[in-house]
Amino acid sequence: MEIIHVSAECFPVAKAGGLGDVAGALPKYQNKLGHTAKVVMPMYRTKFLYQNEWELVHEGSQNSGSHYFNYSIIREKTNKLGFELYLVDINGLLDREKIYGYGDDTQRFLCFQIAVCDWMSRWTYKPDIVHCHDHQTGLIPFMLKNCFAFKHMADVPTVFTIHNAQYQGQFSWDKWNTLPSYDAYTWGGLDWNNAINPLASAVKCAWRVTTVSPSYLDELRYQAAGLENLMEYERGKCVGILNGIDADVWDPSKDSMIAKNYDEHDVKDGKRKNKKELCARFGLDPDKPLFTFIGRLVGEKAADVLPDAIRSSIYHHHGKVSFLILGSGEPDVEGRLEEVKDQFSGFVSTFIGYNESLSHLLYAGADFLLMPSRVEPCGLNQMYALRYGTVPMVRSTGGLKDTVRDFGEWQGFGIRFNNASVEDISYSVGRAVDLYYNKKDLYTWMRSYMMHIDHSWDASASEYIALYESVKV
Ligand SMILES: Nc1ncnc2c1ncn2[C@@H]1O[C@H](COP(=O)(O)OP(=O)(O)O[C@H]2O[C@H](CO)[C@@H](O)[C@H](O)[C@H]2O)[C@@H](O)[C@H]1O
Repeated sequence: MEIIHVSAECFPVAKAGGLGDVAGALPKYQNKLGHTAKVVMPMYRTKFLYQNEWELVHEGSQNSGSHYFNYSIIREKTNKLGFELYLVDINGLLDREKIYGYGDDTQRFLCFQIAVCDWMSRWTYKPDIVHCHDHQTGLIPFMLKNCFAFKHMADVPTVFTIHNAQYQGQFSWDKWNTLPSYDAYTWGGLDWNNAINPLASAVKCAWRVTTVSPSYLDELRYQAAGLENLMEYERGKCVGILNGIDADVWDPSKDSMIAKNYDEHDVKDGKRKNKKELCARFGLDPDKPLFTFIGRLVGEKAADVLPDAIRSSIYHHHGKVSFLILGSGEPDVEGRLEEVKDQFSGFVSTFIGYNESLSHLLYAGADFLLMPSRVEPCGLNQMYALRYGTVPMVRSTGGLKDTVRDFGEWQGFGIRFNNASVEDISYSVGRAVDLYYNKKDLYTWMRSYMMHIDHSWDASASEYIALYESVKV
């Protein structure tokens, strides 16, 4: 089967979060199953572009409203990622260093989607599946179905994955003519709440819709940033498939970004050495339990609660804890975390920014990984933590609920709590402190047990294939 993944991110080409991890791993695992999965994404100006060899495969031109643009498509020559990778270049729109965050993002991703549809519509054959990820690619199912220029592609099955329904990419109907012409009576396929809403449009128009965990699909029926009724209505074509992790990239026994490699047999020693390295770098005490948080510093991850939760934990547990935060996001949260760092120097440290290799060292060197997320469609961090023998401390929501069992339950290996509140986090830190200092046998057992859990993409990649088979024409 030939599967075309269309995504705004793909690790290691360009990654801002979990979407990049998924688009960089799932196709590789699908190819291992004997299929041909390819990735198409924008050609940002990232390191990966300059460090690899490319060949031009197509040039074309299109328009979005009155904006005419030329685009070109290049292919990475060696398939070094384990799949064919295609980059779409549009001068003046996609030739930027960052993935998102520009005032014209709507136009950038709209033109990207138009270019992808135009390119595919000129092939001498049709792919078996077009698999789109998140709202930046959400208009493709509508366009393939309804736009005159692509109508001969209407029988190509589309699958759409919701990685995060908080971000929908909606824009005003004033811009109705920025899409290629379509049958006027099909406008409802674009609309939600009097706006053009790419995420809602994908849910309406894709042949199948997936969420990145089963629990998240259930939650979307009552908490979907305004799309609850739509999710309920379209429930029949939706399925929750848990993300996996790329076990080649996230492997403590081979990871070149950590200070000391280890596996479940020498986890204690391996983690101690990584922790020592981290603590020396950030001025923390390696004898205390080290709690970390890695991620976007935004409300959805409950990062705003962290500063007070850290303060409270240090007071209530008599300074027996250290915290190390890696992330960037809302300036207010960044500022408040920096204040806590200054106030509790020696107990708290931060790295405000994005740093892929530091994140690996943190998964390896920390004892506990904190994820108090208010919303977590799947969450990859907790699965990386498990692989590195770091106890995940998660709020019981979405994919966190599907992947972490509390150590109070039979064969539990993590810590779960119900609220993204200072009290719940501080209480859970207390349970972790007790585990670390007083329940050493249990703690040792938990670490080696969790490292054995297989969250690699093998199982989930097959689930996607089965889903494609069910719609393949
Ligand atoms: N400052 C930083 N420095 C280095 N690395 C950083 C970093 N901030 C984040 N990361 C990395 O980005 C990834 C975050 O992935 P998540 O899945 O946890 O969240 P995200 O909200 O981005 O993804 C969305 O999509 C994914 C994929 O489907 C879902 O799992 C998730 O629930 C959903 O919100 C991890 O690889 C993490 O290590």
